[in-house]
Amino acid sequence: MTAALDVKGLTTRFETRAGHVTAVNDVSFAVQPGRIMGLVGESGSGKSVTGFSILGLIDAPGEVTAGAVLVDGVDLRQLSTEDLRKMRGRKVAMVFQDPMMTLNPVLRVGDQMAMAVRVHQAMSKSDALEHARKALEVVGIPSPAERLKAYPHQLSGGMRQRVAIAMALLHSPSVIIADEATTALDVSIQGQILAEVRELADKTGAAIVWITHDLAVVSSLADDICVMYAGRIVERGTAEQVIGGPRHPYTQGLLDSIPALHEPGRKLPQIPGSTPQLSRLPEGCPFRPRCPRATDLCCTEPPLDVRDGQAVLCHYPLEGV
Ligand SMILES: Nc1ncnc2c1ncn2[C@@H]1O[C@H](COP(=O)(O)OP(=O)(O)OP(=O)(O)O)[C@@H](O)[C@H]1O
Repeated sequence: MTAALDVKGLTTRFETRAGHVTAVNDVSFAVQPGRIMGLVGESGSGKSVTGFSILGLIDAPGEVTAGAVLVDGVDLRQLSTEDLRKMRGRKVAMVFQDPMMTLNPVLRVGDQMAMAVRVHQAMSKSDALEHARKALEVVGIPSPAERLKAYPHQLSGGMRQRVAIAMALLHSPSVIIADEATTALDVSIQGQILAEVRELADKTGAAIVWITHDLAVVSSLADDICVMYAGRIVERGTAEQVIGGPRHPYTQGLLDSIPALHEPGRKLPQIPGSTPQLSRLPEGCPFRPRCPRATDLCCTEPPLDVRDGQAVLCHYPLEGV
């Protein structure tokens, strides 16, 4: 099966006062239709820049310097600005942490959704509204016809985010990239939306990249997981592999610090130290200064070790499953 999204060797650099930093460093992964790929890592690891780079939305002082982004086999990096603009929103859509990045506060939900439909599809206003109503239904919005008449501020935060996800669905995109889309919501609303997202991936066949700092979220939602550290994918595999048998010491550290996966009452271990500044990365493996397994060998570039499709960038990978 052709992957809906196939990212190969994506590399993005920023020109900063401290010199060039590589925020996304040779990132590769593929997402099949109907599957959810969780892209996880601490703040500053490069998750958002990866999302923006996929969509071709990196501006100076940043630049995508290498790689390919194939959507249904078409490399977005080879497209003209105009063709890329057409692909965005139609074939690849993005959902942000703040739904107001997508929604216009002064327009009724139905009007702005109908407008968004008609940008890419020749359709009467009433047909576009019906299309919008169905999209609201897919994301579990009760009384969707009523909601079409509401302004964004009349909806709760959870409803607004559902509307933003419905907007992303309007053109039946092959790929949806969601960046911390439920992080600002309370846990029960987050859980409901994650369940809807699972269902919509199954129903619509969209490939979803779910970006989050929260490994607990992706452990319940994702089919596949990529763990990012200092701009690199340090571990990649199915959710079962990565959660059930992590092979990178960093992934193990993240898992150890999730309360739900831990014995109640026991103090949670934290990964010592903090995420490195990209302008001051250590030689070799960037996780080395925080890693319990590191030796002098880790001052050299870590090799890629692949076992049963579970890939890890490490000199001393853990046993796994
Ligand atoms: N406009 C910019 N100029 C310079 N450097 C940038 C810029 N945007 C991002 N970076 C660099 O890229 C790194 C990764 O940023 P990114 O926003 O992708 O992290 P993230 O993993 O999404 O974290 P968060 O969860 O906090 O958003 C930053 O730490 C920073 O060094």
